[in-house]
Amino acid sequence: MLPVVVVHGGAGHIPKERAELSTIGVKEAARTGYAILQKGGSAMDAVVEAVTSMENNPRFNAGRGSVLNMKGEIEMDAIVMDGKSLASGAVSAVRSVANPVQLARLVMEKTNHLCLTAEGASKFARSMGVPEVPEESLITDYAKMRWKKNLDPDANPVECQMGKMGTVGAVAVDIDGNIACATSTGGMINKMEGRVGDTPCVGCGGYADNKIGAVSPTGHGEAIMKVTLSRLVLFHMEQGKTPEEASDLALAYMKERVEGLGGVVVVDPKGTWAARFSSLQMSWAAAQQGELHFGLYHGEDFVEPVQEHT
Ligand SMILES: NC(=O)C[C@H](N)C(=O)O
Repeated sequence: MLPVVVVHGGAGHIPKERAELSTIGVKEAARTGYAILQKGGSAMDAVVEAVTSMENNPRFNAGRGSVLNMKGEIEMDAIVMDGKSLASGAVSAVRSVANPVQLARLVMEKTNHLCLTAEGASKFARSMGVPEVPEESLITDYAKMRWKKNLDPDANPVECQMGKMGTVGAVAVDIDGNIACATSTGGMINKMEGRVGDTPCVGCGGYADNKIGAVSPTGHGEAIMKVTLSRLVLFHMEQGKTPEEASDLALAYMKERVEGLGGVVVVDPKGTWAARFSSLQMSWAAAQQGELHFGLYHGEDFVEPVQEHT
């Protein structure tokens, strides 16, 4: 059953013209992570590289392609967590970094802290030699168009928020049984400047523990934080539920209790995995035992060989 990697490209409603590209992106990310695991690489390397590939893909709301805040600027959040030691690292409200997930990993490895924010995170990035990129290089025409549309007095921000998400995330178990997770996002469209979502918060935007499993979520950040969604999924697994049952219970609770929609990718130490969501869609892909599973709508589970590149 090991190794395994499962990725998501965001829960919500993905416009038709972007759906196929989103599926291509998650498949590519799962293949990237799986290639590392097959060579004996660590779960941490696999999730960071899988998320990096989606941050570099402008189709997703992370890295290049991130949504814009009220001022039309980019502020990104990311987290990584290592299930062996429970070490984790995160960044919030970072602007001029192409790959926030890699900066989050540096916070985990090179500091005594769990999360650095805004200017402090940028200073740390500079001190680590992480190249600064112009903010404009991360802003796509699509993100600008959506930002403008939301400034319109007739815009329905709630519908738009729940409409097109696209946060990215990954969970993996390597051949040594180590487990990791990573999540990265531009956050919610037209959010207030300085808004920090669920993604960089441990237990909300991700959790990994070799003894239980790992989770990377997507969805309405404020709702995810209210129910500490990632830890809630793992709590149900600790009580004996399968990753799928635990995900469905936690997502149903978030929906009932705080009217929040979202999705999760989950693994347990044996390599059992799940990709579940309460939103209309979530693009996801999972690689295990030479097979690539993927889907977008409820009930979908397409399978093709991992090797076959499309
Ligand atoms: N698209 C998302 O999943 C948004 C993210 N959870 C946030 O609230 O920042």
